[in-house]
Amino acid sequence: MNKTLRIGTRGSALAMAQTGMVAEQLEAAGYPTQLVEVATPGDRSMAPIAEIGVGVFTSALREALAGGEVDVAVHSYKDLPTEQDPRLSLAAVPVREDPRDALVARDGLTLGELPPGSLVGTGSPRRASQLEALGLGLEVRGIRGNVDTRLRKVTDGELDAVVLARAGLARVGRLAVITESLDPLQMLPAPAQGALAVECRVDDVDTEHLLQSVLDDQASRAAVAAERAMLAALEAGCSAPIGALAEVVEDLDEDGRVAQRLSVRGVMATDENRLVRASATGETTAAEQLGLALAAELLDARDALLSGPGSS
Ligand SMILES: NCc1[nH]cc(CCC(=O)O)c1CC(=O)O
Repeated sequence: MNKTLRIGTRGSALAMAQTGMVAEQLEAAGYPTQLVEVATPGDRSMAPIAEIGVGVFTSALREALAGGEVDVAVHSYKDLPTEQDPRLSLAAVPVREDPRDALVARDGLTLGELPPGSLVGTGSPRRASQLEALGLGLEVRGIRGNVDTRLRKVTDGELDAVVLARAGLARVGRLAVITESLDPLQMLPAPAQGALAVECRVDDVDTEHLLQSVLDDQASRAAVAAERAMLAALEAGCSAPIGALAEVVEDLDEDGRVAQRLSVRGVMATDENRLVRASATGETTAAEQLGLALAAELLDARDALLSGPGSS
């Protein structure tokens, strides 16, 4: 008989839904679970994330795990700070949800159908800078709060549209409200968007092994590793205007044979709010190096832009 795994989770509908899915997978594999709700300052404050800082949603959960109140913590991966907590191990990255951002607009409108001057809500500088770069004349308005609070701004008529993570809507069963899933060519998601991070204590090797064997997905882990390495190299937190998307694709390797390769794209906003982009393809086993190379390319592209024509 396996001992019951205490799984820490935030209490939001999204957190409960995604932690519930992880618990179900563990139960199905024969491991009894118990959900333990942990309140975080991020749930209590309505201030913009850019002000209250990265980690507001995840640090209380990490403390509960490190302190032995729970055995497992489930986080939205994109909310985790890039530094690994030395007391904890990233035991599993489960199969990632569709990482794209989603538009929820009045009257079923898509991005291209919104008239100039339309009010579009997002609290994310990454989404705001990419929306502005489309040149559609959209007016970005800052918002935050849980999924329902944000959706209500559209149904109440206060905003014409909002942009949120498709994965969040999927997990709370609200995919039907989406009027357009945004193409990554227009809107690159946040690094690790749509992925979960499942942590345990670094010295709890039994739990680490069972989480890894039941939950971990190699392709999702490699993709997220590349995106997060890029983010870490750019020294930016979750609110910085940086987008990244890595995907495992069939491609030709160096010897011309069909192989699984990792394709990564990145975007970064400059201080003048212009966008620079970079992309690269490499070995799935060298995800971090690929992310680092992409970060270097983005910095070069930014410097070229700053010293190029049009700058003073
Ligand atoms: N920053 C909040 C947050 N953290 C994770 C998700 C969605 C689910 C995910 O990306 O895994 C969201 C909501 C959103 O960005 O719309």
